[in-house]
Parts: sequence; C-alpha cells; structure tokens
Amino acid sequence: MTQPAILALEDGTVFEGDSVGAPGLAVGEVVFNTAMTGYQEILTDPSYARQLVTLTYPHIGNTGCNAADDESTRAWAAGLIVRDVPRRPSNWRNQVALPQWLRERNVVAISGIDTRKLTRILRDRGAQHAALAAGEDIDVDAAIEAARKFPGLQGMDLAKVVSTAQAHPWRDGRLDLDANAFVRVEPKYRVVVYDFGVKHTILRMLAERGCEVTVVPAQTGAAEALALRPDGICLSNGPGDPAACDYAIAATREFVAKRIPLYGICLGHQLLGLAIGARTVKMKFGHHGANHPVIDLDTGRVLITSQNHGFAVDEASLPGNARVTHRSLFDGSNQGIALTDAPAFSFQGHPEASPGPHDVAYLFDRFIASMEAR
Ligand SMILES: NC(=O)CC[C@H](N)C(=O)O
Repeated sequence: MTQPAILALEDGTVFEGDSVGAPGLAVGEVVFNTAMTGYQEILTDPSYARQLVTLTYPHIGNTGCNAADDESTRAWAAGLIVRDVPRRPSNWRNQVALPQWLRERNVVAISGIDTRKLTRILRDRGAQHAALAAGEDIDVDAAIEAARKFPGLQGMDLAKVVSTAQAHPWRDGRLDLDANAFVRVEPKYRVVVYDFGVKHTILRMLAERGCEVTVVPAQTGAAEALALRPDGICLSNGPGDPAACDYAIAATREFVAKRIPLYGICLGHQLLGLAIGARTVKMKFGHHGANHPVIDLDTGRVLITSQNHGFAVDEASLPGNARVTHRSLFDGSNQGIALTDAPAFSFQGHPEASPGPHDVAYLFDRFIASMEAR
C-alpha cells in the first residue's frame, strides 16, 4: 500500500504526493536537476549532501538500479522528488527497482507532485529550504517549521563530513560493460586525490590513465600529502560551501606555491580559486544537469557538460595569475581557470560526467600531460 508524502517549502507551499522511498523526515535545500538519466549516480553523488533533488524529467526509475553505478559507498542526497516512478523497471542491468533501492538506503522520496511547478518556483525565487515528510501521520506544520529552521548551505562545511575517514588506494578503471569488469592499467603516476566527497568515476578515470591513486581525507595537511611524493594532486568535488573549508584552502595554497601539478574539479575548482585569493558566491539556483553548454575559450569549442554546483567563483575577483579557460553559455559564469605561474587548473562542471556526455574528459588527459611535463 502506498503511503502519503508531502514536500513543504520554507514559504509554506505544500505539495502532496505519494511516498516512494523510506518513511521519515528529510530537511535540506531543494535543487532541480535537468538530467534525463543517471538518477542513481545523482543520488550517490556526495555533493548532494543536505540537498533534496527534484528531477525535471518526469519518469524516474525506468531502468532500475544496479550494483555498479553508485558514485560513492552510499546515497547522499537528503531526498528525492519526482513526477512519476514507472511501476516496472526495464533494463538488462536492472537489479532492484528504485523505490526498494531508496528504502534500503533510508532515502525519503515523493512522487506524484507537479515537479514543473516546483522547478518554476526554484527558478523564480532561487533554491528553497524544504522538508520532505513520508509515511502515516504527517505533521504538515512541523514540516514547514523544520524547513524554516534549516540553516542553509552558506557557511556550511560538509566536505569533512562526507570525506573518507582513512587514506586508501584506488585501482579500478572504468567499467568495461562487455567484460563486466573494471579496467586495470599499470600505474605510471602517483596521484593524491583529496576526498571532499569524491565520485568514483573521477577515481576510475585517473586509474585508467595510469595513475596510482591514493584517496586522502579532506583535512589531510599539505605536508602529509606531499610525504606521499605525488606527481600530482587532484581536488575532488564535494558538498557545502567551499569558503568554509579553510583547511583545504590552506593546503591548496601550498601545492600551488610548490608548483605541484594540480587539477581541481567542482568544489576543487572553487578551492583553487579561493586559495589564490578569489571569492566564491552562492548562485540563485545553481547548475544541475547533464546538458549545459560551456565554451572552452582556448579553442572556441562548445562543450556539452554535466553540472552540479550552487556556488561559483566570482570571475571579477580573480588575480592576475589566473587565466579564465571556460565559461557557462547559460549565464556567463566562470567554469574554468588555469594559473599562468603554476601547473594548476580546474573546472567547475564535471569532466567525469556520470551522468552526462564525455565532452570534458580531455581535462583528465591535460592533468596527465602536466604530470608528464614535470
Ligand atoms: N559538485 C560539487 O563539487 C559542488 C561544489 C559546491 N558544493 C557547490 O555547490 O557549488
């Protein structure tokens, strides 16, 4: 039997629907994602911690879920909001239907609401604080109250919360679907990946390019990381406000000063910006999707990219030694920088995609080239 669920926004707007996940109350910032596929990767992307994700594509769950597509070891999104979950998933890789997958991971989810209306609210007013309640005996007023009490992501350091507790190696390349196994490549470069909420595909794309990857906790000091004698450092994606990660900004500053090849992805991009003295700002509703056009200013090529961020580097605040390499064609915001006096560069979107097109994968090759050059 289906149980009821509601989504209550901080302004008192309430959407009523059906529970399609675990019972309970989840509170966070609601964001909309326009990707048509990849719900499992989205739900397991640690960058969605403390966020309730609504997918604008109306049918979610069509292909089910499987053991290989997780982007981390658990579901991180605080909750899921969809229009409709098809009753029966159909795909050769399907192992478990989305509602069961959500229940097993204790993710609260609602279906049957007008996600187009919700998305218009988010576009007009910006990302909203909200509470998602599912199960019998829902207290609507308590949910609205809980939404109002959510402190917001600004100033919130979540990277150290989602990060690994211990340093560990990573060896698997990407999944070879024909062989049904992860690709292994003989390592050539030692790379330290800062785990601020790293997605597995980032680690896989490094491993399959010959990197011997060591994943380290977010708060690892620069000296400790350098003691591993890395050829390069990768700063991962991650949730929360980048400006709150003072420890990571300090470590990044040292890597830049020592001219270690450095590659920042999403939160990692923002941290590089902050480390060289730029500012980051909270966006109105951010970029979350798999079809965002971004221009590579060096080549003039337009890349179709995967995006998931709510903060951005303020281009006007960049110092003279930072070159703007990429810009969003949706709103003109900064999407990439490269330093002119150190082998450090970064990208705001997701070069690893997952889900999304592979247009930006060349940045992984650029990182390899910068380690090779050194
Ligand atoms: N995917 C990410 O790394 C997101 C970075 C940061 N938390 C933001 O929202 O902008």
